[in-house]
Amino acid sequence: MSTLSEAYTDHPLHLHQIIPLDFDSVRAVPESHVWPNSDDDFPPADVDDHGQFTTPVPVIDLSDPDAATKLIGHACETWGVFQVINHGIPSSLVQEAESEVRRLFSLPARQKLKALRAPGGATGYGIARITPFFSKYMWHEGFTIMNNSAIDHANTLWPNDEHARFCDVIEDYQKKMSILAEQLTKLIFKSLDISEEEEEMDQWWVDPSTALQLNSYPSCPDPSRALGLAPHTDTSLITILHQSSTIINGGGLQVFNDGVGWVPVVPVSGALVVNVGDLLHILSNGRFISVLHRVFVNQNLQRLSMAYFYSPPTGFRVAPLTKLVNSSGQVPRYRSVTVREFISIKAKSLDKALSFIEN
Ligand SMILES: O=C(O)CCC(=O)C(=O)O
Ligand SMILES: [Fe+2]
Repeated sequence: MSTLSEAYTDHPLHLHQIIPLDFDSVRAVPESHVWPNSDDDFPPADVDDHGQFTTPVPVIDLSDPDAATKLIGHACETWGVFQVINHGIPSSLVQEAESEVRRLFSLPARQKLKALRAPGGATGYGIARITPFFSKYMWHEGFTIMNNSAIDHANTLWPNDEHARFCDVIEDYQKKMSILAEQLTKLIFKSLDISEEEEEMDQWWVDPSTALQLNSYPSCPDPSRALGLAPHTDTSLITILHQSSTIINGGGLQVFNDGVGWVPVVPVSGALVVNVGDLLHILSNGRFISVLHRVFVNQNLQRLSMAYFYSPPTGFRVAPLTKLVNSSGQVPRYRSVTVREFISIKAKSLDKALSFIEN
């Protein structure tokens, strides 16, 4: 059976496209990591009377599913991103997971390199997968987990008993994320008036393609010249993101909104961020926005995030939903592709991937 990690083995990378900088050892931003005027196009974020950042990205309460469904549909159409509260994931679990992520990235560089992603591999320690598309490196280190891969890598990171806590917490987090992702997906389809039977989605819940991406953006000697993560859209159906509460002037995570420009996604206590990915954009025939996002860094503070990518099984064919296309009198904007095929197109062409499957 085709797995998500196999979908990445077709695109081996060179070691310089995998090994992060040893951020602890640098006192200045090396030329390889200098981005020209990365914050020029970003106006200062709004601040309210209490000196708090205001966030126009919708925050949606999941405790009333009917009200949430409408708000989610609207947010997917106008933003491609929203935050959710009362999502059922215990805050203690999120905090434990964050502290395990902090423990991982605090290891010495030579130790982290023991879990380096293999050139043709998908899981383990390394820089962002989008790196080959840019001429500069990002101020970022990541750790990718698929299925049970945390165990294999954690064994090499922490040879003694110290890996058990990491593995237990991460496994629990993955399980809870998959339940929430399924719930959110169902609400999203309900907002489109699509029922699960129509789209034969039973296999989705049994065998979804998922990945947990742990991200660290170390403090940076000159944040205005560096970039944590370059603008990209996620390949997934949806992504559920926890970001550490680190307040970064102008926003750590920023999303692009057509009318507004770059907007910070300011951390809301207990909230999780939900992004629309490319696959949902295709299914919704372009109605839902696959949101462009990027990350800025801070001079004094490390920022952490955990992104859970959720997609249909790799063999599933994704195409604009028939009912949606028919009822709106539109034509399908995209041809059908399997999830695996789309991952492969994206790995080769990044932001042009959607245009390659346009009708
Ligand atoms: O760190 C973040 O807030 C965003 C991470 C992200 O966009 C990704 O992992 O794809
Ligand atoms: Fe992303």
